[in-house]
Amino acid sequence: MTYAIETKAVTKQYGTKEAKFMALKGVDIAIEKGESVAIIGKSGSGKSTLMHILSLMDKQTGGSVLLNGEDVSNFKGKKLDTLRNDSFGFVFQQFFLNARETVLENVALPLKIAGVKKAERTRKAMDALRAVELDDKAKNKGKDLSGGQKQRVCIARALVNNPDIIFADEPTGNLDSVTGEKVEQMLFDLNRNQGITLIIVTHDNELAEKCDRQIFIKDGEVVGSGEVK
Ligand SMILES: Nc1ncnc2c1ncn2[C@@H]1O[C@H](COP(=O)(O)OP(=O)(O)OP(=O)(O)O)[C@@H](O)[C@H]1O
Repeated sequence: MTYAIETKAVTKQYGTKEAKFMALKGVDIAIEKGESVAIIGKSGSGKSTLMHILSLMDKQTGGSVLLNGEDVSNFKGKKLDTLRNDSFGFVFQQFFLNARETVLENVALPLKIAGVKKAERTRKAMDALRAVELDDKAKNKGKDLSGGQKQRVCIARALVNNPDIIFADEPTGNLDSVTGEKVEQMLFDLNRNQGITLIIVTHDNELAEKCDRQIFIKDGEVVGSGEVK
């Protein structure tokens, strides 16, 4: 079986010598195409570390990461950037919108990186903004939006390049429950209607239970994987 993404014996060591810390101690996970998966565990358990390695933002110390069956662990430079930009969408709290650029420019960024021409960038970014019902805010600056609207713009940016996988790190963390549910719904709609694989790191058990499967991380190890459906 070819998985959308797979890790084999992934380890991650931070620091060296007395400051050495093993944040991941041999993680094997396999996520199918079109699955929605929640990665859950206590603070410090290694969730973000795993997410960064899965999304090729950070390198593992040992083991490998496979994308559609291909070992991409040793991809570097432009090849890696292109793979990441073409295959992934990110809804990460640390990837804020650029406050001074317009909503449209923010959403079009992955297309700009991919070298898409301006007219096509605008068309695709407007389509993505329509999908999150924010096309009327296209000309606003990033800073002139509510928290929930910002997160929806992040979702538009994550889906604009038609990714295979969307990675979301606490996508509803800073939102009130009504707005959070709306954002959640959008992510699950993309997963169900467009078959985009969804990988979410969350502390929110309710959100985790809405995913097809939960992967539990404890002290850098997978300690269980549950299926709710
Ligand atoms: N750059 C780093 N240098 C040293 N240790 C690190 C570094 N980044 C993370 N760690 C350590 O690795 C462990 C796992 O961190 P990680 O951020 O993956 O946890 P997490 O499960 O995402 O936590 P949280 O839910 O609080 O975000 C923690 O003990 C953390 O202190």
